[in-house]
Amino acid sequence: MSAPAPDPVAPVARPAPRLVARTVEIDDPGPLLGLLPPGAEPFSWVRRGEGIVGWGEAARLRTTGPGRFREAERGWRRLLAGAVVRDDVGLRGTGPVAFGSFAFADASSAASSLVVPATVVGHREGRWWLTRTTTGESGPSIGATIPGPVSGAPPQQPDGPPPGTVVFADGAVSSPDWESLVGRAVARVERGELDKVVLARDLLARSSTPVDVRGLLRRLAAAYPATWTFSVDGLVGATPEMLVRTQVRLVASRVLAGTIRRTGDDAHDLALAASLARSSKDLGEHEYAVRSVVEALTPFCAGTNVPESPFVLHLANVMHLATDVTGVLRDDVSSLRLAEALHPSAAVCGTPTAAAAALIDEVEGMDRGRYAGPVGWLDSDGDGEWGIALRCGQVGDDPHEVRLFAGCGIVAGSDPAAELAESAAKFVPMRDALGG
Ligand SMILES: C=C(O[C@H]1C=CC=C(C(=O)O)[C@@H]1O)C(=O)O
Repeated sequence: MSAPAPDPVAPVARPAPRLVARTVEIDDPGPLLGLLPPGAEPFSWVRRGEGIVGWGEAARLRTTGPGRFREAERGWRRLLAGAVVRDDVGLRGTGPVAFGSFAFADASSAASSLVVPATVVGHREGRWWLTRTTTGESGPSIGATIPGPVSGAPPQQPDGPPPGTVVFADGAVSSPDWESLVGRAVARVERGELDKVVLARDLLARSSTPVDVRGLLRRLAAAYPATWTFSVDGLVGATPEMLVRTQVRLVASRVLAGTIRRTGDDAHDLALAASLARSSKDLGEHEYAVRSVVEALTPFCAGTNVPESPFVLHLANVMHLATDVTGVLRDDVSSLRLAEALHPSAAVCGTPTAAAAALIDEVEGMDRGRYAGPVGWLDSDGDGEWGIALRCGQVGDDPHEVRLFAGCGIVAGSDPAAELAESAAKFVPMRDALGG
């Protein structure tokens, strides 16, 4: 007699997936970004050759709305609770890691995600490692075994295709309209409704060939070595701004706000850097951003260190006022929890936060998606690095299309034409990397 057909409405006991991860030390495999294989979605968090890259997908958590950070963190802890890990290296970022990218706004239609790649290769302080992670159903059999042996370093991959011909078009708001909405925002600031607001615009790039994200990453890393070159779920860029990094109980944040364009003439650029460091408008704009970060970090810290004045960070396209804030954490708190507390800082939203967020909603005319949200990674101890997704683009479902973003801090006295020019300078890294 054949077995009865299963009842289609009966609940199926579905055990949580179980992560099984193994990390081994490997020899120097060459540049991390050269390891990304074609045909697999690349994950990247690399600066000056150090960091982590990944590909393949062992597990994915997708969240939306105001609870997107908490829900992702809970999901990550659930995955780790049943994980079987053998980590022969024991550094920050070894063992299972998740790359993540979070929407800027609570109401965004863009999903936020934490993704555990099947393969991760990392490099830090003269050591290289390889982590392979798989997911199985939980149960005694899989829990008893560690995948292995893990083979040696993955090979360097040949260069991808050269960039195609790229044409750019206005995004949600044309340049003249954006200039006039900046003018309206300046008036609102000068009326005393708020102190600062960061307004952004988008550009649509269309390439004659499918965009090769690996090529974008390599070109961004070569041209902008002081930035973190990231790629998570099609959001690709080179951010100079570190929202939060944790290492055991130490926390650090690089705050940027206040910008001047470079001219390409070194002597002139040095004079411009000096004028940026003295500009009361830029120093004020910067101070709001620093204060927002310090206020958000303070409840978590036994102590913080905030330099009295900013330094000037030189990038190939622009120079920024920059402050490195550091602190000692009071409790065991994850880097993702801190990223949630720090987001959105006044470098991407404004001061006061609620008034600035409301003005952005009212006038910007677009959903920022994951632009200006936290992007980075965390490990099984909760340590990680979360940058702010700036100088970036979102590759579309159609791989010929990329949506680029740039924003500018608006304070009393901001000049709309100068802000438009500044936003154009902030598009340069992605425009150049796309070959445009
Ligand atoms: C919002 C962006 O930059 C922020 C970070 C550094 C300097 C900024 C500024 O000077 O306006 C912005 O606050 C962007 O690049 O899209």
